[in-house]
Amino acid sequence: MRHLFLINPHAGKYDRTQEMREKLRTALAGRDEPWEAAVTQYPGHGAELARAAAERGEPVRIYACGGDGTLNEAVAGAAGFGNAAVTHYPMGSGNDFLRMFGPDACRFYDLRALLDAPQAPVDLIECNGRLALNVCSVGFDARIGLGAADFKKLPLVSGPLAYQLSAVRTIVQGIHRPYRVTIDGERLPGEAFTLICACNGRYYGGGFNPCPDAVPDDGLLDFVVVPAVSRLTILTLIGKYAKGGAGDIPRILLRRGREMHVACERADRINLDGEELVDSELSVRVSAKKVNFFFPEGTHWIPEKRVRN
Ligand SMILES: Nc1ncnc2c1ncn2[C@@H]1O[C@H](COP(=O)(O)OP(=O)(O)OP(=O)(O)O)[C@@H](O)[C@H]1O
Repeated sequence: MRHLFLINPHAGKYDRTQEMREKLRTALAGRDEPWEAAVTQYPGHGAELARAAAERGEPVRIYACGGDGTLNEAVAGAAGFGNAAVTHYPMGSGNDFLRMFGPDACRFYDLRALLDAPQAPVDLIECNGRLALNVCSVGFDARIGLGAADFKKLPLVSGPLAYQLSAVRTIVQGIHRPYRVTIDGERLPGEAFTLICACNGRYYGGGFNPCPDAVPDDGLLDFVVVPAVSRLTILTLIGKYAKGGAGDIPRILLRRGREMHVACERADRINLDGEELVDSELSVRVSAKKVNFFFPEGTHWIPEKRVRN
């Protein structure tokens, strides 16, 4: 078994490459298995490295050492390769996919436990030919989250301030837009929506919990659709939505299914695990059991609460 550690020097608050190299030397000391630490050099490099490793055909374990973007790249590169498996060593700002493991999430910091971890196939979200492990969304949330990058480029603007500025801009510009939404052939009522999410995981945006019941290996996606609402309504409901209460807000539509199509009036920012895609339509579908994921022995995501039908 080969082990490939993809270290993203741009994940989190500061470059932890050196610290990670030392941790790896300690954790792998005495193991008679080939391993490599590769530092990603540019966005997309992690996916290229993961794919090249998987294409060699031999068993390989790929560790995304970064945030959700690094995990997304590792997963995209390893998807469809039965000889490859991916995990997340959390070093990012949000590390949102792992939040669904609840108290077990901290066990992903244990490199030795990851080295011998069991694996299982999980689903992915396919959107316009790109892949996501966690959440794909378009609308208010995506414009705020992805728009924060525009403000981070400004001098003296830190991460939280960039989000706040992006939120203000999005609220001023208007929080809902015209979309036509179809899920598994059913056209949803309404011509304008605030946000539309396809969830395989449960958290995004640094801890927002749109879908507490999503299960990443059930062959289905959980769709959360917020119709056009006023700015005041958003301000009053956002706390409940963030804490996993979308199902208790009567106007929010929840569906579980396999496919969604969203037609936008114009090109819009689409969020794929926090990475950006710009397009005027989304063709989203579940790609069942598309990648192997490994997690420390005994860990599991929190069981869903809602009774499934
Ligand atoms: N050498 C590099 N230079 C610039 N960007 C890079 C480099 N390597 C990777 N990236 C990009 O860094 C971005 C951020 O990485 P990542 O999402 O893992 O960290 P984060 O944003 O801190 O964490 P999270 O998404 O969990 O909040 C990703 O879009 C990735 O493509």
